[in-house]
Amino acid sequence: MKLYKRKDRLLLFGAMILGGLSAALSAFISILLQRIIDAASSKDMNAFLNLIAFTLLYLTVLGIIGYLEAYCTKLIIKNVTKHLRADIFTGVMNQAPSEYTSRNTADYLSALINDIKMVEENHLVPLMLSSQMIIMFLTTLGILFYLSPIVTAILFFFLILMFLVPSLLGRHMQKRQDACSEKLSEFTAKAKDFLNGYEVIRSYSMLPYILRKYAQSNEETADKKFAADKLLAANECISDLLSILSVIAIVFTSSYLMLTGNITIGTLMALIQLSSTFVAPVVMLMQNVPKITGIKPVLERLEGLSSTHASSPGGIISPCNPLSDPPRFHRDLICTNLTFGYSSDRPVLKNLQIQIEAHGKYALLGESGCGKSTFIKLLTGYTTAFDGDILYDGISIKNLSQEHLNRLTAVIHQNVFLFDTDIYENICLGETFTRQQLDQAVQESGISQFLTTLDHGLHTQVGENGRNLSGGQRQRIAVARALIRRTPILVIDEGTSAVDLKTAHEIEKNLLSQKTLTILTITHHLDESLIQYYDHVFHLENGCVG
Ligand SMILES: Nc1ncnc2c1ncn2[C@@H]1O[C@H](COP(=O)(O)OP(=O)(O)OP(=O)(O)O)[C@@H](O)[C@H]1O
Repeated sequence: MKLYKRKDRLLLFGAMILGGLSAALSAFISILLQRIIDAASSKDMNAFLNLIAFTLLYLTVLGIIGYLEAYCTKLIIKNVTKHLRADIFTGVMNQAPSEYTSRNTADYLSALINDIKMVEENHLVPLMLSSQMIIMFLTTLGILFYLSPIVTAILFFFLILMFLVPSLLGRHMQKRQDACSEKLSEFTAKAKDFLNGYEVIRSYSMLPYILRKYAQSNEETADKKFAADKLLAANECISDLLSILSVIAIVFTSSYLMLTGNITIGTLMALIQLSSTFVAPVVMLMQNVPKITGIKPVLERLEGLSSTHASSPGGIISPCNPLSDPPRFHRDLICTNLTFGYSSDRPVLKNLQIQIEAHGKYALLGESGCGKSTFIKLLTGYTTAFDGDILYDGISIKNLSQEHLNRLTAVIHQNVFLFDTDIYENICLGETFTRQQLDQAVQESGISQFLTTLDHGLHTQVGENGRNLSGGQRQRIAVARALIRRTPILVIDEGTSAVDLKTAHEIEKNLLSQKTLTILTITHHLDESLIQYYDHVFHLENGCVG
C-alpha cells in the first residue's frame, strides 16, 4: 500500500518546502527584534522607519506562504485519506469469499473510519509539522550560533535531553496505539451487532443486559485510548518542563553576557526570543515522533487490507455485460470426490459425487446443517481449498475466474440482501437491461403481483436491507435479480421459502418449465406437486449424497 501517490508526493514536497520557508522566516523575527530594539536604543529614526516598512513586507510574505502551506497540507490530507479509503474498500471487496467472511464486517468498518482517522492524526499531521519544525530548528540554530556560540552550546545540552525522551517512549507508544486500534475495532463490532439486534433486544426485554455489555465495551475502549493518551501526556509534560528549563537557562546566561558587556540589549532580546523558537520545534518533534512511530502497526494492518495487497483468485471482479457477452454451459457440472470442511478435523462434505446435466432440473434434499449451503458456496467459488474437483463442462473450477463463474451460475438465497435504494437498482445491480428483459424478470419472479400496490412502482425505495418490504417481496426481488441475468445455471437455496405457498408454487413451476435453464433447488422438503418437474432428486446426508 502506497500511502502517497506520485501527485501527493509532489504536493508533500511542495508543502514541506513552503512549511520550511514559513518556519525559517518566522525564525528571522528575532533578528528583526534585535534591529528594532538596537535602532530605538541608539535613537536612529531613519533605521526605525525603514524597519517598519520592512516589517510590513515581512508579514505579508509570511502570511501568503503560511496560507499556501496550510492549503497544501489540507489537500494532502484529503487526497491521502480519500485514496486510503478507496484502496482499503477495494481490497476488502476483492478478497476471496472465505477470506472476507473470516473477519467481522465491523473490523472493516473500523479500518475505514477509526484507523484512517488515526493515520490522519498520528501520521499525516505530525509528519508535516515535524518537517517544518526541523527546518525551523536548523534556521534558529544558525541564527543563534551567529549571535552567541555559548548560548547555543547550553541549548544543545537541553536538546540532547529532549531527544532522549521520545526514543525511550516510542516502543511503548506503538504497543498502546495498536491496542487502542484493536479495541476500537471490537467496540465497532459490538455496537454494530447491538444496533442490528434492535428488534430482538426490544421484544425480549434485554435492554439492561445489552446496556451493561455496551458499557463494559465502552469502558474498555476508553481505557485503552486513555492508556495511549497517558503516555502522550507524560511525554508532553516532560518536554514542556525541559523547554521551560532551557528558556530559563538562556535568560540567565544572556543576561550575564549583557551585564559583562559582551552583547547589546537588542541581542539579549533576540536570544531570549530565539530560545523559545529553538525549543518549540524540539518540543513539537518530541511530541510528534512517538505518534509517527506508534502508528506503524495500524499502517501494517491497513496494508493487509488494501487493494495492493489483497488476493483474489480471479483478480478484480469487473461487471460483465449481459447483452454482448452471453455465458455458455452446454454439457454438465460434475463434482468428483468433493470433500470440504471449515476446519480440517470436521469435514462437512465427504467424497461427494454429483452430476448435473445441462438444462436438467435437480433438487438437493437434506436436513438442516447437512451441508447444502456449503455445497452451493463451493459451486460458486467460495474457496478452492477442497479435495476432489468441481468441473464445469470439463473445466476445473480452480481454472475459472470468479467473473466467469458469476456468469454461469446465479443463486437465489434464502436470506436476501437488498441495498438501501429502489427496487429497480436492486434488480439491475448497476447493469443495463432492455425494457423487455426487465418486464420479463418482473413477471416471472412474481414482483408484478405487488408492484401495483406501490406508489413509485419499480422506483420504490426498499429501505435499509429492504425493511420497507415483506420477506416474500424481498425474495421475489432476489428471484428477478437472478433471472434477469439469464445465467445458464440457477440455484434456488430455499429461495421461495418466505413467499406464500401458492406464489412459491407458481414461481418454481414457471422456472422449472424453462427448457434451457439448468436448475438446482436446495431444500429441506420438496413440494410434492413439483416432483414431476425434476429429472433427479439428490439426498444429502452426513456430507454424502445418497
Ligand atoms: N462459515 C462457517 N464456519 C464454520 N462452520 C460453518 C460455517 N458455515 C457453516 N458451517 C457449519 O457447516 C455445517 C453445514 O452448514 P450449511 O449451512 O452448509 O448447512 P445447510 O444444510 O445449508 O443448513 P440449513 O438447511 O439449516 O440452511 C454446519 O454444521 C455449520 O455449523
